[in-house]
Amino acid sequence: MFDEARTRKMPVKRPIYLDFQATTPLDERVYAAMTPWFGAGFEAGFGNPHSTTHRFGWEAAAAIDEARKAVAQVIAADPRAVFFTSGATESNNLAIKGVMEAMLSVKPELIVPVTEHKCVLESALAMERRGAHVKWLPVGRDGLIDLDQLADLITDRTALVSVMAVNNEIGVIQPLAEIGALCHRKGVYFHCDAAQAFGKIPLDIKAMNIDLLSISGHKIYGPKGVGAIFMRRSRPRVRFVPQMSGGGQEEGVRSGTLSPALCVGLGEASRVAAQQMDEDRRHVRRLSQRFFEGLRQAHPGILINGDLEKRYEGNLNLSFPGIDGDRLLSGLRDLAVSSGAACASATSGPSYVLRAIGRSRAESLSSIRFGFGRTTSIDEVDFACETINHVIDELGGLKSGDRNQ
Ligand SMILES: Cc1ncc(COP(=O)(O)O)c(C=O)c1O
Ligand code: FES
Repeated sequence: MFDEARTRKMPVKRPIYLDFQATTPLDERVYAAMTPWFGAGFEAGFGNPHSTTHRFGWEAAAAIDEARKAVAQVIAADPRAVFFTSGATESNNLAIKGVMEAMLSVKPELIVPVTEHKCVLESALAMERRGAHVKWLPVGRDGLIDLDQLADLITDRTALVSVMAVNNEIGVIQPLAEIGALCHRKGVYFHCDAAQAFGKIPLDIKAMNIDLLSISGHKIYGPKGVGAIFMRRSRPRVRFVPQMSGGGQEEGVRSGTLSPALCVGLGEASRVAAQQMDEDRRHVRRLSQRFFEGLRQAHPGILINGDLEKRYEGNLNLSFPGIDGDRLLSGLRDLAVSSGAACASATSGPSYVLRAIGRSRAESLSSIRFGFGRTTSIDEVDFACETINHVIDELGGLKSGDRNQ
């Protein structure tokens, strides 16, 4: 469906979607897998997957367990350690609040980089109000954490380190294996928010010593409103307190009736993502390189935010020095892009992630995140590049010299 030959021939339909970090369209294979499980009509798969006394329930439960296996396979986990949730926001809340609530009386410290997603920062702050001690870890100009700094912050009172895999605003990939090894050595749980990484870059919970990992369906061409959490069951078993009281579904980790359609959708999206991860990555790498070269040739002063090498290439966050971001965005009506996180797009003000990597307020306000995905075509990228170059010229060009990085 998404092969390049087809997408290249497509006329460039506007606005061009370049906001794949905010969300992705549902893959048709995922949609096809989901439809029997929406439960339309008495015949179809409407059973409650937690009903254990009849066929309707068993069938739904079996479909969910297949989906669980597909999710687990992407991160080389035991399917019994994967639990469905409503998305990465819930998984992150569960990981941070659940673990810290269990550990508060013995190990009240929690370490969080300042560039994490809002739902991680807010969960940490919520636990601080309940007596936890949050230690904020700075990042370098490349957006990456410093392992020595992290090691210095860990004490025998630290329960949890929570570091995201791929940053949603600037795309940098944190050194997960090294963080995991350090946490393992020090006897600290390692939680990883993998909302922007799962199915896009290789992840292995054993090799990376990850104890908890958060997953979102809608970032990988799956449905919105579903996600999962991996939680290690042995060596070491993660101690945590469930955050949803109820019927004890998902082995008590997360109460509430699961949606078979959403779970099957996440399962199929995971299967497809694992199967074509290399191909997808090569595609976005080629597109982002082409896009950036096209811009830089015309405007050498454009800055890339975040490390140039350790990144997921489907995310390219650029600063346009001397250009007002709002004016630039309003000139780019044919492009669906954003200046950062979707949940922050209603609020103005500079991005806290860009400020944390040392961009000035003005540079931060002149930044745009471009996201490329499985369905993006070369023609779309070329059109976007020409449009941006044109709008920059119309706004009087970049104001600083040829500084890059
Ligand atoms: C890094 C990161 N964490 C968490 C989330 C929240 O995920 P969800 O939309 O599934 O709740 C997002 C999505 O925007 C994200 O990019
Ligand atoms: S919830 Fe998606 S970017 Fe914030």
